[in-house]
Amino acid sequence: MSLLLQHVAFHYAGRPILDDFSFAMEPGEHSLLIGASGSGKSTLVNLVCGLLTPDSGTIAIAGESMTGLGPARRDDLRRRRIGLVFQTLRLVSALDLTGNMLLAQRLVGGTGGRDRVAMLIERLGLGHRAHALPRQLSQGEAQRAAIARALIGQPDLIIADEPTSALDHANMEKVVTLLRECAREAGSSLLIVTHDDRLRDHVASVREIGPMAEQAAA
Ligand SMILES: Nc1ncnc2c1ncn2[C@@H]1O[C@H](COP(=O)(O)OP(=O)(O)OP(=O)(O)O)[C@@H](O)[C@H]1O
Repeated sequence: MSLLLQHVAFHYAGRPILDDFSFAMEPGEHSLLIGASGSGKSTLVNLVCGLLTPDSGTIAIAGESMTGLGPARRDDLRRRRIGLVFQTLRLVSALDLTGNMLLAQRLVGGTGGRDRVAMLIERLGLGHRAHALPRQLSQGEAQRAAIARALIGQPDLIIADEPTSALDHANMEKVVTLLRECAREAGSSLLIVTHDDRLRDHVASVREIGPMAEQAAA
């Protein structure tokens, strides 16, 4: 399994967000995790990435347990196994796109050096922007740069957090197609976490995440 959550529970200050939540992804599988605002999607991403720890249950990435590790080893596991595509680009503003990619490569202990960085920049259609600073990128270019950066360490699992909710239909289709193509080429699993219902037509495996807190209050 590239991702395995078993019986995960989590609460904030006594307010349950997840209860007995189990979820599995095979290597190379593409899944959509869909839920309304406040349903716990970001919380779940943070649990999978080891930035939060569950109250109970287990989480494993590519067969390695995230639960039970200390913070430094959780960071290490995340860097080696997971590529994250965030809503906002989060690049170092003083470095150009190539510099940011090289930095990301060092941080994850990635191989392939400058050639791999150049290949990914080219693959995402950004060859002409290789020396642009982050603020000089258009929104679409920045989004493709985020995908390129997530691929740098050859992750087992790519997690894309709300990659399309701000986009019109044509760009939504472009981004989801690009994410799926890049994940397939890299042999990575792809988890898209979103409230964007339009994506249901593009990914076969769909899992809903429900508002636990509202259920508990009802
Ligand atoms: N640090 C925190 N302390 C207390 N409650 C929190 C904390 N972070 C999030 N919450 C609450 O937990 C619930 C789930 O939040 P989360 O951010 O995981 O939802 P989400 O599905 O990602 O929402 P959105 O789509 O709006 O980003 C929300 O009701 C939120 O207000």
